[in-house]
Amino acid sequence: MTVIDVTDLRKGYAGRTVLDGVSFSVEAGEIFGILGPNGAGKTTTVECVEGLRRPDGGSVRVLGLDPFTDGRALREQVGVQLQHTQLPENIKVWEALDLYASFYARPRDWRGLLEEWGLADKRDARFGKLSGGQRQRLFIALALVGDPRVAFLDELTTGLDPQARRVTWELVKRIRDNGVTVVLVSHFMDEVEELCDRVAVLDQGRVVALDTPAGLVGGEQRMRFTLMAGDSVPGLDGLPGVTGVTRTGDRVVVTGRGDFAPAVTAHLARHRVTVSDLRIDRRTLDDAFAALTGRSFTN
Ligand SMILES: Nc1ncnc2c1ncn2[C@@H]1O[C@H](COP(=O)(O)OP(=O)(O)OP(=O)(O)O)[C@@H](O)[C@H]1O
Repeated sequence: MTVIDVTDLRKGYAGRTVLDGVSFSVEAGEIFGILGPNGAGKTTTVECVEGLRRPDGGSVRVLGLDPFTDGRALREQVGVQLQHTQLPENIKVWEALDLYASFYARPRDWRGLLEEWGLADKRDARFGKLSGGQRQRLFIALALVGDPRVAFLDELTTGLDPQARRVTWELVKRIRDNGVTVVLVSHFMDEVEELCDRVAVLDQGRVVALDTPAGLVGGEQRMRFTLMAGDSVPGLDGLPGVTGVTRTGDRVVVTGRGDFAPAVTAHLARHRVTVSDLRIDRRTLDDAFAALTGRSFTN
């Protein structure tokens, strides 16, 4: 079942195009990633989908409703953790949950959420005294207090240390396992690879790819090695599975699919070529992004 359907979404600010015809759909029960570098238009996209911003063009349906005109009905069924959610420093954890629960006609019992999200012993703690990880867990609990069918999580792990990020990832999987469809906005490749069933890659206001993380990476591997000075190996590019060979000085990079690596090593042995620094690594989402846009994701 399609939960979110976005077609040709357009949005500009002060005459500058920020979303230039974005289309994608999200199926029930998946963790759907929206990935892109800073400024790609991710937040604008989800805020249009959440009904927080009015699109200039295109259509958005969430659970069959128009987020702008049916906002009230929709808000009962979606949970939102905004990128810049803030709470008063002095509000207690239970008070925040109680307040958010009051926004919904049929909220969950927030006491259960406290247990579920490891915040039971922080029930009376003030927001200002929580660690970064505890704040994020509270924000997730707040997004779930309305018992939503869809949860939007925007830049959930920005600013968290590696361990807190891993804990948060497990929690996101748990949300999905509880039957909630999750839309995850991120600019972290590893996060998207770990969590998402499918990913829309956004760049400069356009969807440049939409696939599973494995599909985006393409199942390609990369083999690198260094030749002895002056050596050469003809015929690498004709081996089964090899998709590309580049040589810079004595350094060779061979990309390929399937069982190309043993074929390459056998070929080297046949030609009595000795290599050093042999490494095989998988193409990453970063490489896929660079291949799609001609730019590195991380710079
Ligand atoms: N209210 C606004 N007024 C003017 N420009 C805006 C506004 N909101 C966003 N922008 C601009 O629109 C572009 C897309 O912003 P958006 O926040 O959607 O990107 P993003 O992919 O979520 O980036 P980030 O990862 O940095 O949050 C950016 O260039 C941003 O400066």
